[in-house]
Amino acid sequence: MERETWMGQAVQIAFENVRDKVGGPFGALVVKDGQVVGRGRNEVTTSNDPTAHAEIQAIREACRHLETFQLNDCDLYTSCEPCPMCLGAIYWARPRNVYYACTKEDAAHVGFDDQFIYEQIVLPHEERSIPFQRIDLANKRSPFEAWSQSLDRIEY
Ligand SMILES: Nc1nc2[nH]cnc2c(=O)[nH]1
Repeated sequence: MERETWMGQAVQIAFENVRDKVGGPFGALVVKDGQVVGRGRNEVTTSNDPTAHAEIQAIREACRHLETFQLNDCDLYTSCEPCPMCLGAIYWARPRNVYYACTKEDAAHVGFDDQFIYEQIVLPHEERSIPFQRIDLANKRSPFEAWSQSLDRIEY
């Protein structure tokens, strides 16, 4: 199928999500070998889950379906450019391509401005609007040491 057709489906999911009052105006699809392997819609407000963005939901469904944590050879179609949280999830999931329709400026125009998050990332911790403070424990590296020594660890 054409990329525009897949994107049309992502936009339709987003449109129906608003119509059905499930959440924000965002929809996403993961496609592999010409088949939809994951679908996602924004469910933040109905599931009380601030991480339930469309792209995250689609990635979760695709990974469940494919029984993997890496979306090799998969394409992600999203009705809007991903926010910084979804961008992180996308880089961890490693799809082959990301296609988006609306831009983050379009999203900002209707109240979903995530520019401030990009700005927070580069700020020194003490200048962030949510304070980040280090708590130094003697055994803080024990999980990392256990990981390094684990012979059957599954890297990702
Ligand atoms: N791309 C995208 N941006 C968002 N901003 C707030 N929620 C979402 C979402 O689900 N997807």
